[in-house]
Amino acid sequence: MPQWLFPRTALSLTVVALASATGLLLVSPSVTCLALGLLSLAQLAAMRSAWRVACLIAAATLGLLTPGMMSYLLPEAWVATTTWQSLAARILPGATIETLRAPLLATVSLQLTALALILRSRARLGAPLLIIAATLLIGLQAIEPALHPDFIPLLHYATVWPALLVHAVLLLAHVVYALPYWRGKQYLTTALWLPLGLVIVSLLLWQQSHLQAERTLHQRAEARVQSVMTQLNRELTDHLDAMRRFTRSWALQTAPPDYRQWAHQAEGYQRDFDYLINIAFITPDSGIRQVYPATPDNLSLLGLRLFDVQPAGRRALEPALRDNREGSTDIIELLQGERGMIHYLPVMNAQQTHIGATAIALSFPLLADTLFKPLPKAEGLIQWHANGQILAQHGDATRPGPWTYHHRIALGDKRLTLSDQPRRDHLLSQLPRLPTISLVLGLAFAYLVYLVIYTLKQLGHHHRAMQHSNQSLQQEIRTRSELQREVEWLARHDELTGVANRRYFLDHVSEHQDKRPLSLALFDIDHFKRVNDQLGHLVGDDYLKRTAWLGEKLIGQHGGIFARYGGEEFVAWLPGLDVEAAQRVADTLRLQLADAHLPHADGNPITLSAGVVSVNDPQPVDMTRMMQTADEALYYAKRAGRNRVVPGRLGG
Ligand SMILES: Nc1nc2c(ncn2[C@@H]2O[C@H](COP(=O)(O)OP(=O)(O)OP(=O)(O)O)[C@@H](O)[C@H]2O)c(=O)[nH]1
Repeated sequence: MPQWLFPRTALSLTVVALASATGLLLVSPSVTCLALGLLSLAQLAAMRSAWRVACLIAAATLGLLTPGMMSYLLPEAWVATTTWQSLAARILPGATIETLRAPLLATVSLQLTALALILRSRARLGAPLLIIAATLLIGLQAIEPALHPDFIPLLHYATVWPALLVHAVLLLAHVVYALPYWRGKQYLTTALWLPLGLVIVSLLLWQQSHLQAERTLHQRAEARVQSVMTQLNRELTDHLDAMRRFTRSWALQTAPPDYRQWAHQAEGYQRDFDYLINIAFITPDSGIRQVYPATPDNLSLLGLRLFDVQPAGRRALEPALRDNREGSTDIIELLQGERGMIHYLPVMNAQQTHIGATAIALSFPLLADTLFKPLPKAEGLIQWHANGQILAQHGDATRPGPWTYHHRIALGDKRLTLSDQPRRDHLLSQLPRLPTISLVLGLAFAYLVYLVIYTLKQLGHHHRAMQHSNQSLQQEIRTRSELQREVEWLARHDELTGVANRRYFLDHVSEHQDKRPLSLALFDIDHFKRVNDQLGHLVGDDYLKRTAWLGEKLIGQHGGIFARYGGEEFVAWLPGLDVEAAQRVADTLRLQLADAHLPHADGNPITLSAGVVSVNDPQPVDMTRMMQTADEALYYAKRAGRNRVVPGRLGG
């Protein structure tokens, strides 16, 4: 696959974006989804190397996410959560602060991705730290529900196991793609330890502050439902007390109350407790004698026998009519058509005789309205249950929070349940700062520290690498110059004997021909073949070296140059020496060699023969002629029996 189509960096970034998106899709589907879509487009543009387009789209994404991010980061004292909420509603009709901002971590990761795209940075550079942090976060997330089952998990969207799985797979994919980049970069991992410590500390701190915040919210929600309970109890006690007083007031009379009296007494109570929809006088045979208020519904009940029309209430009514005991019905469908409950109180006359009972019917919807009126609807949903049925409810059921509080409540001899489910955004708005901020700041700080240490270590690494390559370069230069010197030396010297070679000799001679007289001596070791044949080539080589050493030393002392001319032949250039002097020098070398303890196989010392030639006239030297003449003289020396020096004469 071509590199431009699927570059590793773009792929890594896609993986990061997808990982954060998994959570987003489950939680905040509006702005974040839009941001995600934009980022995907930017990634696509980056993959096609359209960097300018990619940068533009990524910058738009950054801008889109900024208000959400700001809403997390600006302290409540500067911009209140309610202000953010009204801003959110203005940007997107019907939106809340929760739809405007993605979960904090996800927002950060999306923004980082956008930033990485804009800067074209290698996101995988910091990946070891980020991947470990993400793994720890997910691990913490996985065990958190077991540790604190009552609390909202740290990242509540990631508790769903498919989301956890997707995260784990994406993390793994990221590691696989980043591994080749990390390989061999030891400093990448050695820079990890300190920031990793910081990550762990900020995770633990975050977990603690998260738990603390959860506890605070829990307590506040408890307090809210507790206050409703207290109010309810007070209300019920008050109205029962009032009704008992109302009922006792008939004990002064001898006859059952007429409508005028009944209405006159009941009016005040009904005004104070407006959820009492019917205050009736019941005769001993369960007939409805008086009702208040005189609504058409209530008036239509007059004369009915409750034992007949409302047999469900018989069990509560009979004790009041016969045994002078109070009784309450279950939650029933009232004859007025509402759900409610009837409380029966016995009525005695002045002679302490049962003359009937007071029936007080209360409507639950109206009672709930009275009790819940002071509670803002936006804070959550409060419900009243009995036998699994909802009797009344108040508040907003959209965006419910994670907790529901249940409280048992006694209503007469009946048991009801009051439940409260605060809205999540209401809970969060009660926190001055979200605990996730401490995590994000901690992670950002750890990442910065990581980058600093990483950069320092990388610089150190590069410095060391540079030093190393400098050293090898210097070594290379040294080796090369030694080689060069050797090559140059070899070009001018004889490898075996170490004296000048023929080429150097000839070059030297061509440049030093001015002096007069000027002599040339040609030496040849006598019967050298025998040395090789009888004593071996190694001995032959050794003899050659010793001869060269003697010759170089002697000729050098006379200001000349001594060279190996080839095989067992040597040549000397002796400026300033006439033929006699040169002959003497050559003879000295002959004698020195004879005394040098270099014997033939028969014990006789090896010897040499030499031909010497000189020039005195100022004419330019004819080198060829000189060499020929010296060679001829040498030849004569050999022919004359060897071990001698013969002077040659230049013809003409
Ligand atoms: N060990 C050794 N032998 C060499 C080297 N160069 C030439 N020779 C030998 O030198 C010998 C020269 O032999 P010849 O030219 O026949 O002459 P010679 O035996 O010295 O006899 P004359 O010169 O006539 O006295 C040969 O056997 C060569 O192999 C060398 O570098 N090392």
